[in-house]
Amino acid sequence: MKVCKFGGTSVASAQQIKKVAAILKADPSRKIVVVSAPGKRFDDDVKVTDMLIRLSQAALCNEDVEGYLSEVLDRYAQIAIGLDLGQAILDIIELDLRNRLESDKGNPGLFFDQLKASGEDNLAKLVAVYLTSIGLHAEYINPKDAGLLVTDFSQRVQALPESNNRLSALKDKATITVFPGFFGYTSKGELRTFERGGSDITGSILAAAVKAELYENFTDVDCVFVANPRIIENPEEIHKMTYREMRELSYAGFAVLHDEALMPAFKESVPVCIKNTNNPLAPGTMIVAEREHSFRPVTGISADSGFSTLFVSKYLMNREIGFGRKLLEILEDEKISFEHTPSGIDNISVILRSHQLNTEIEHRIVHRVKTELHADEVNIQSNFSMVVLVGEGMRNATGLAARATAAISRTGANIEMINQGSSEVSLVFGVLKQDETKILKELYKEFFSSVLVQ
Ligand SMILES: Nc1ncnc2c1ncn2[C@@H]1O[C@H](COP(=O)(O)OP(=O)(O)O)[C@@H](O)[C@H]1O
Ligand SMILES: N[C@@H](CC(=O)OP(=O)(O)O)C(=O)O
Repeated sequence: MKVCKFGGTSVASAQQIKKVAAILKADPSRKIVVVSAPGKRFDDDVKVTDMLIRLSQAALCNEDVEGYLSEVLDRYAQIAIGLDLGQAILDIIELDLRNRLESDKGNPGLFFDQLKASGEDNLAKLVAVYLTSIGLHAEYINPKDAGLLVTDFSQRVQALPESNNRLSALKDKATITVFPGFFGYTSKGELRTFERGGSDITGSILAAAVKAELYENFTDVDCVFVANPRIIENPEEIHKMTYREMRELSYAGFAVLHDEALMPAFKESVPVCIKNTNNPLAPGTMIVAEREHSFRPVTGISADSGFSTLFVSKYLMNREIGFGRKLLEILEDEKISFEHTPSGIDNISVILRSHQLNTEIEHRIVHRVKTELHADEVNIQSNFSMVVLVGEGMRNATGLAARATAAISRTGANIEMINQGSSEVSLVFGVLKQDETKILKELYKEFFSSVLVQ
């Protein structure tokens, strides 16, 4: 049995959903289908999830919601008309959205999540109706009924291990299961969404639970490329890579798969294949536990912005017992996670995702580090990017860091931070955001050969 996830671009219109149906018809082992909410049909289009976010914000501010609501309903209506579906499914969707809008706003987080999740939930219902209308035996299933349990509000949303047993029952169904991505329910029965892009996670959870032979993740590119195709023209294709490589690459900018989507599949040794809904016969990229050695040490290069650095220096920091713990405790008090901690004998930098900070939090952190840890210098700088070289073969390659730093120096950019994880599967460079693209291009030139644009 295969679990297939179709991303927002794959279900953005009636025409795309017809391609999904053809893909399912072509292989009867595709028995579990996870769908996202309708995504972008063209570059400037708006994803339904973003429309729903606007709608819920307006509702929470007690503004008039009718305009925002009809924008969402219109997307579904266009799809239903294009698939020759009657009015009944549109009535179901409208009633569902109005019920969500009328639900209690006393817990704004829950209200917000309930509206956001309706994008996938209502599309799953519509897709099941469509598949049935063309003669496939398909059934919509709600994550609550299926038993997709997730952590509670105080924590980051993750599937609970007990979900596995309940979800495994899906493998016994004779029909095609159409399952909405992006959300689950707490043990108290409250809906919670994963992070943006989280339908990938749902697909992986289901693939692990039913011990699928394959988790196919359908998107709008033929495969994973060695670098972002929006920056490098015709980048080289990756045919096979390891879970570890994909995890490192999706951590920093490979938007093609959510970085949390690998662990469930990895734990159950379910291989993952990235495929194109618009070209399903292309073999795609296989993500597996091991791959044969390639002559090339670097498998891919990714880059992502939105990082800040907390820099702390104090004379004799290296001799002070507990300094690092106390520093990280201050961040913990602010509920901030950190990414990297490169350090010297008298200084340490803590690299953070900037979205966790604001001026007030920054002031509090700087003040506490100065007064409680008696640091000589403390500052927080934003606008950093991480450029990451990833490859299983890097472990055995000599001179690789020298090649990378030489390439970066050719761009005239300064390297603010270097970090090589102890697994040696990745090499991370902290750089200024303004230098990110030129560095990515120069590293691509150094480690891969192709024609460059821009
Ligand atoms: N290295 C890469 N290889 C392939 N695609 C990439 C890469 N880096 C970024 N992308 C982008 O990821 C996009 C697919 O991810 P996403 O937009 O989340 O798709 P979906 O709507 O199917 O979930 C591609 O259109 C591509 O622009
Ligand atoms: N619809 C959600 C979840 C998701 O996974 O979407 P996509 O498959 O389009 O990345 C989002 O926009 O974040």
